Amino acid sequence: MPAIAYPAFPEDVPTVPLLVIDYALIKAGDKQEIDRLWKAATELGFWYLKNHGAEDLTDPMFEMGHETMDLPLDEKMKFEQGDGGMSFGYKSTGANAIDESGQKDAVEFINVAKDDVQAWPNHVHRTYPSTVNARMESTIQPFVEKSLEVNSTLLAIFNERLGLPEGALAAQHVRAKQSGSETRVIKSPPQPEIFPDKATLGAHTDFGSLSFLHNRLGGLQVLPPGSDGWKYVKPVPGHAICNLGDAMSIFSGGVLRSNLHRVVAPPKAQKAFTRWSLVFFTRPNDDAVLQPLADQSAMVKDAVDKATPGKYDTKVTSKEWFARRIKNQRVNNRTVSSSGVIAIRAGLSFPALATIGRLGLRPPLPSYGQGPSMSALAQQQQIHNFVPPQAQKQVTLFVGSISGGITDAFLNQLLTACGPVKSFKRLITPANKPQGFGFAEFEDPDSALRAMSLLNNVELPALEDGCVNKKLLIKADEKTKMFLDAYQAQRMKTDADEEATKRSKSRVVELVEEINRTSQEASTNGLLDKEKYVIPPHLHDLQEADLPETQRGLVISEIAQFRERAAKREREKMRDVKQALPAAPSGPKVREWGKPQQGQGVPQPTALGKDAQGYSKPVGFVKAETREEIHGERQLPGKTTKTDEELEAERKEARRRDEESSFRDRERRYEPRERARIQALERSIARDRATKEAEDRDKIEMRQRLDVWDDDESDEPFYTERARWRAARTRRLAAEEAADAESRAFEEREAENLRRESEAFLARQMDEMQALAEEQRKAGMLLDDGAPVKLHVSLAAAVEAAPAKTKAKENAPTLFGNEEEDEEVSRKKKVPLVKLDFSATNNEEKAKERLERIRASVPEDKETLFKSKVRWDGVTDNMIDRKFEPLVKRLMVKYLGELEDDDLVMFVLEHLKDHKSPQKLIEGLEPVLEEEAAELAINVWRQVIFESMAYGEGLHTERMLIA
Ligand SMILES: O=C(O)CCC(=O)C(=O)O
Ligand SMILES: [Fe+2]
Repeated sequence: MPAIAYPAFPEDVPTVPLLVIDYALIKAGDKQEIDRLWKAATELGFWYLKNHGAEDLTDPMFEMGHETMDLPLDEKMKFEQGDGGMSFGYKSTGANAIDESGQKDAVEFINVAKDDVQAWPNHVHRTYPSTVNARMESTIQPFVEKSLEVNSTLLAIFNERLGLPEGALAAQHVRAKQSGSETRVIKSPPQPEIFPDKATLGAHTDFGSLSFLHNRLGGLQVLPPGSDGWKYVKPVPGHAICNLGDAMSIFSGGVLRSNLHRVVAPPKAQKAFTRWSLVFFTRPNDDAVLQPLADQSAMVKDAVDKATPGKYDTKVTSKEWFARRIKNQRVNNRTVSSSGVIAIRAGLSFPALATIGRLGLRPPLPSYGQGPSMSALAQQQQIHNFVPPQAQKQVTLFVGSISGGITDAFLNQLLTACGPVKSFKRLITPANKPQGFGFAEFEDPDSALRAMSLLNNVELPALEDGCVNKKLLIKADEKTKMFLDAYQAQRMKTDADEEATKRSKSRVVELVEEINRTSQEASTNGLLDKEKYVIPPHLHDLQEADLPETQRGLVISEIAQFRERAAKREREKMRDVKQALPAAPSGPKVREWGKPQQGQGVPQPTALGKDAQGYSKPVGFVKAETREEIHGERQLPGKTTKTDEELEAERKEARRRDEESSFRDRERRYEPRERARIQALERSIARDRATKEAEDRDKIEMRQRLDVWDDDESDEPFYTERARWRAARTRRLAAEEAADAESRAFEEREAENLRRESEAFLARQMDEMQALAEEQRKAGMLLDDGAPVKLHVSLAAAVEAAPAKTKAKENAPTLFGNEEEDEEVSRKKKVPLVKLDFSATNNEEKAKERLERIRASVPEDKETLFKSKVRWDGVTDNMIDRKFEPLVKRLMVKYLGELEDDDLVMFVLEHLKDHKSPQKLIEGLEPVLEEEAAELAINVWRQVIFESMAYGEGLHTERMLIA
């Protein structure tokens, strides 16, 4: 196999400097070199080893690895190590967990037992794939021999430096005795870019005594004591990487260090390549008891005396301990299956460790990867500024992906099964239903950790019509996760913990079974219809995507044409009106918002449309007396202007009516929109049903065809009876064509229906809009080009302040269906009505400039921002879906990382669609985002205000974002 030319290991990534130990010097007894080895072994537990003599033996081992991994998966799976605690054999990708939440690893490897290599062609533990067998003598035996030699040489050095009697460590590692010693070739394929830091092999300490590792590409990382993060170990050609495992740390009472490490994707340019690594693990004899050799060494005794009593005393044999750790890293041994049945991790209690447990220290017990180790604890304890995470801290977890209809009461039970829960909070949707997610605050980290490992991915049945079963998602945010990791690394698991976990598991199983039964009974009794289509709450607008794909183009073009026709009609109408009117004598050409118009002495608070008889008053509700009153007032030309209080009261009243009317308007538009959406959905359901029926028909037809097919002679009528084959083929083609024609006709019928329906719907809506527009226009609320006018703006410049009110009232009757237009109305219409300044809009550059100016003027400080006026008519549901959704999504990812579902995003969008305050948004998000809730709300609100301001100026923001 030709050697691959890998890109060089990058210079600009954080690496840990390892001491380079010359094996030749060690063997020759070089005192200085032995000192350096000792330093490396006691400080970091990792070092490079050169001149080890295995240089030429590694390539053939990698080749064996390639050959093995190239076998078909089902062949490799015949040799899978399984979930029973055996390490030897093939480990498939994803079979091990890399962390407590059960994330799967991304490596596959082949482990060959030292015992099987030595016994070849006989077997001690198991058989291996043909590719392993083929190279047993030529490749594997020489490598294993050399590795054993190197490691036993190093062990002898440690034996001496620990002051142990000669052969003490060797006695724990007897070649002829059975042990967990093995060689391993690991394959890590290139990883997706989106998970640059995801471990392919989880953080762990090696379980055994000594590991002899050969790397070509980077990816191995070490967490050095006292450091602030993971550091790469740079692969150096010809240099092995050696490290100590937990067994040596235990034998030496913690004098020797077994350091935490993991594997991630190779750095930078190397990441495009498949990473291969090769290890030989020397592990103690199966029957060796894992405890400090204190009675044989003063140094070890001294270390043990100084340490917490019993800290390293596992009192289990190497075989037992090893099996437990292997078992514990298997994904299958730690997950709750979707049926709610938890695979029991047999033999995972640790009675002998009770003593250490009581002391509140962490045992060398499994958790993830190959399991954390005592030395990892020791290492942490030696870090000066290491602050042990508090056991009493409350921990809040995100509980998402909750199936519809699952109650808070049930969730509380489920969560409490994992430990004391201080609170479980779920937000309520605008439809007054609980959201699909919530937040559970646990009294202590252990309960939270149990919930993460026991409840994540548990499938709960949907208890509501039209809902699907979902798998729970239990997640900690970044900060909490860091805390929990640190807590766990420090935490000592005791028998009591194991018991608690067991109890929790069985309670969870019980609850899940119970709820499944309830759901089952409900559907059997017809109380639950999961097939029923329920309109999802987020469908607030008829979206393109809501329309059936086959008819989407048609409907959209219909809508466009309809709009075009309507606009044309509208333009023609307005032209007629204008032509009928004499030119405005002195009306301002361009109006400026918010400023009194030319010729106006004072603002006219009772301008048309804001008057008691303004546009907002429904036609039918106008009482005769009111008219009388108006006419009466008209006959009193000398009436003086109102007092300030009266004006203010009127202003207030007008504002209230504005709001009421805008609400009614919204309500009015909402209904047909909802109707249309429901119709679209119903059509889509009907179409799906029809398709399904057509498919079923086809199936039946096909079966019938096959039934009549005379194939007694041969499966291949093509060869035996060409005439019959042709006839059959013709029949089939004809049937297919007929089916096609039928489905085309069906589609056409559907399209025609849809076209008619959309036409009718749009006509209805247009009528409504026209009626409204008419009202508004009469009230002076609408421009001749159909653009809305700001309500607070006073009208007709020529109309004088004082009589204006009276005149407005005079006009009032005409607003309500009185056909004859009096002079005042004519005058009002003569004024070129209210004209938006479109000259800038036409000029793209200017519009952009204005938008930029608006953008720069959107307040940044919370207080001013939240007080700014929102123009919800400019922030439509459609815009919220189109523009705010990606924005909110991005923000969520920024604060919480990738989320499995969009519940939180939906929550924000619905909040906007409900026109709720930013303060409420912060309150809603605080349980998840804590102080970042305000930051997110400000970001979102700045966009809302930006849109509002732009809308107020008649500008389209298009895709422009505030930030
Ligand atoms: O692949 C590597 O570099 C390290 C592998 C490792 O740590 C292990 O298999 O225990
Ligand atoms: Fe390792």
